[in-house]
Amino acid sequence: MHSICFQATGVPRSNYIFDSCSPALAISKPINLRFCGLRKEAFGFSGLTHSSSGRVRFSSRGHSKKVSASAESNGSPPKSFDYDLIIIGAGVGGHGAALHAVEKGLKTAIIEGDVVGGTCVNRGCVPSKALLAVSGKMRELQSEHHMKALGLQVSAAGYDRQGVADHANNLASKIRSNLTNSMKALGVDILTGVGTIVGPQKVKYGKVGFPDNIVTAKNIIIATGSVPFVPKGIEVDGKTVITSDHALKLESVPDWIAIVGSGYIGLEFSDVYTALGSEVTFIEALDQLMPGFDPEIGKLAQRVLINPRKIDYHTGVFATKITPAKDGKPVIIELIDAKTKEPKDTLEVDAALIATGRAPFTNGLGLENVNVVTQRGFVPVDERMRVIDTNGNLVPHLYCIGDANGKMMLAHAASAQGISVVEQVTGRDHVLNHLSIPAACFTHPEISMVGLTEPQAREKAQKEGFEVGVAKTSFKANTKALAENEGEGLAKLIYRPDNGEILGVHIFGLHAADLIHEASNAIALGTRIQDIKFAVHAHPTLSEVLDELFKSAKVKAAALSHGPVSEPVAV
Ligand SMILES: Cc1cc2nc3c(=O)[nH]c(=O)nc-3n(C[C@H](O)[C@H](O)[C@H](O)COP(=O)(O)OP(=O)(O)OC[C@H]3O[C@@H](n4cnc5c(N)ncnc54)[C@H](O)[C@@H]3O)c2cc1C
Ligand SMILES: NC(=O)c1ccc[n+]([C@@H]2O[C@H](COP(=O)([O-])OP(=O)(O)OC[C@H]3O[C@@H](n4cnc5c(N)ncnc54)[C@H](O)[C@@H]3O)[C@@H](O)[C@H]2O)c1
Repeated sequence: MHSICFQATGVPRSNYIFDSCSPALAISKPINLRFCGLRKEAFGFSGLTHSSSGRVRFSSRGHSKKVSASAESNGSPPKSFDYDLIIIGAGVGGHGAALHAVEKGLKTAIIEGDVVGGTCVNRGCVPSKALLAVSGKMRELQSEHHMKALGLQVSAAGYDRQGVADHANNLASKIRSNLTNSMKALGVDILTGVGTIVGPQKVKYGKVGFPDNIVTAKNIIIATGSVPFVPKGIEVDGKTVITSDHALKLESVPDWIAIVGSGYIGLEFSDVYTALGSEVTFIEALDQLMPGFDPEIGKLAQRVLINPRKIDYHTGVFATKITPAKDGKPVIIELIDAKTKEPKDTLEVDAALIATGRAPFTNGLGLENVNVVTQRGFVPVDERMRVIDTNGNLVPHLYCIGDANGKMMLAHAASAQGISVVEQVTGRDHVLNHLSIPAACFTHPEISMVGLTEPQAREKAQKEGFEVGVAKTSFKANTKALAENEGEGLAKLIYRPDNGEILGVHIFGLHAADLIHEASNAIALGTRIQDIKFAVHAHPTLSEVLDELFKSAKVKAAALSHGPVSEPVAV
């Protein structure tokens, strides 16, 4: 069990920004660091056992890096450095930063206490997408109506649980070795052991029972990620009450599984489990399922992904106590009303998956040695990922990226933040626009989004005094979607009619996760609707859903300062 202090709020992490520490203010103040000195106790792997999987894996390969001559005193910055950049944590964030650092000519080391690849590769995106690939195919093969519409005849579809589990595990191993090899090939030093910051520009790493290695670097990036968050009162046994860490191993397919939390993990696993034959009961604290999505898209998703499937749900309730199955008794779940806190119901199910968010993995990092206090476990950073100390000042040469800073808990966001930091330490100011970072939920069909939801856009518009426009297109009008017999889908554009700015795009439908990039790139590059609407799309493709979407927006004439970038050429 972990002891991280963290309250699940249901607020999408993308909105969790430490705006109380104005970076401009922080820079203008003199840097005033108080260092608390060296943490005496060995940190070892106590932090890594947070995961309810009880994971304690580390390589026995002792790493004999030289101890820097400059590393003797911990309170003052070293005068010479072993590395230009040290990254603590070799997840996707750390990996993205390391590769870009090498490209920029930085001597780079990455410290990893468990296995390379972190959550995404080993316990997240990669194995989950392997399971979802199987659930997608199962769904298709099982849908007699769908097959008949295409003129296909298939005999009953079945699956081999271990074969499916092996597919997920093999994919994770393959991607893990790709990641490791890519870093080795580029000359990134992979240092094995848990990293702890012992002072400015100084990190120790090693494993319990062995002498520590101390290394120094001009700049340090914390990229230590997150672990499943399990609310108090829920007992995880790894067999009948599980987190995503366990579920991804697919050791069983329960007949009836309760999924606590209807966010990304809950929704994706409901797709997997129902395709493999389970019945699912959602338990969601907020008043509606999928509370993080644009409400209109959420409603459609509920109509397609929830209602026709073997899924029921309880909303507005907290699971306060969950007891694993034992001695022939089922898993028992006690529910209370989220508002009144009165007991509401007791459920008896075969298994429960806890999908109530993730907690930052920052315990034992030695942040106190650089006068930094976490906020609900997250490392406070400004918009350039520079770490902020307890006095609101920037800690020189220290950055934090990825899940550990809580800005946006997505793999590509972690990596993009890492690249942004490398740009800064190599002399180019760079601020990542988080509103241009897309997200996708890989259900069947998929959901994707970038920027603001409609309620968020309307709130912003009211504050700033502008009008909001909404345009929508259906997949039912798209030739490619109809050819695939996949006409159920919607794309929604939220924009400013006065200047053509794209505020948000939300897609539900076939390959939504791939389609969103036209919109996210447009936001990242500041492309306006009046320009992108003239971009030509191949026919017949799903991308025409977005083409139609941009064309149907009503941008005011005053914003149309110039015509199409290129006129269509008649051939
Ligand atoms: C089931 C699931 C599915 C997901 N699917 C997607 C998806 O489809 N798309 C997507 O974008 N995101 C997805 N995510 C989220 C994604 O996995 C995370 O956002 C991403 O992994 C964060 O990357 P990171 O580098 O910040 O941290 P992590 O990937 O968690 O890596 C952190 C690394 O740091 C190491 N570490 C920690 N502390 C120390 C220390 N003190 N010293 C040395 N090493 C240390 C850890 O062992 C770990 O290897 C999913 C998550 C889950 C759980
Ligand atoms: N496809 C993807 O990109 C993908 C897939 C999986 C996970 N992830 C990332 O992993 C992170 C974690 O995913 P997640 O689904 O666990 O979190 P989430 O924040 O997406 O959803 C958690 C849900 O649990 C509910 N909840 C919280 N406590 C509860 C309680 N006690 N009882 C009932 N409901 C409760 C919340 O209201 C919320 O709806 C996300 O931030 C996401 O970014 C991404």
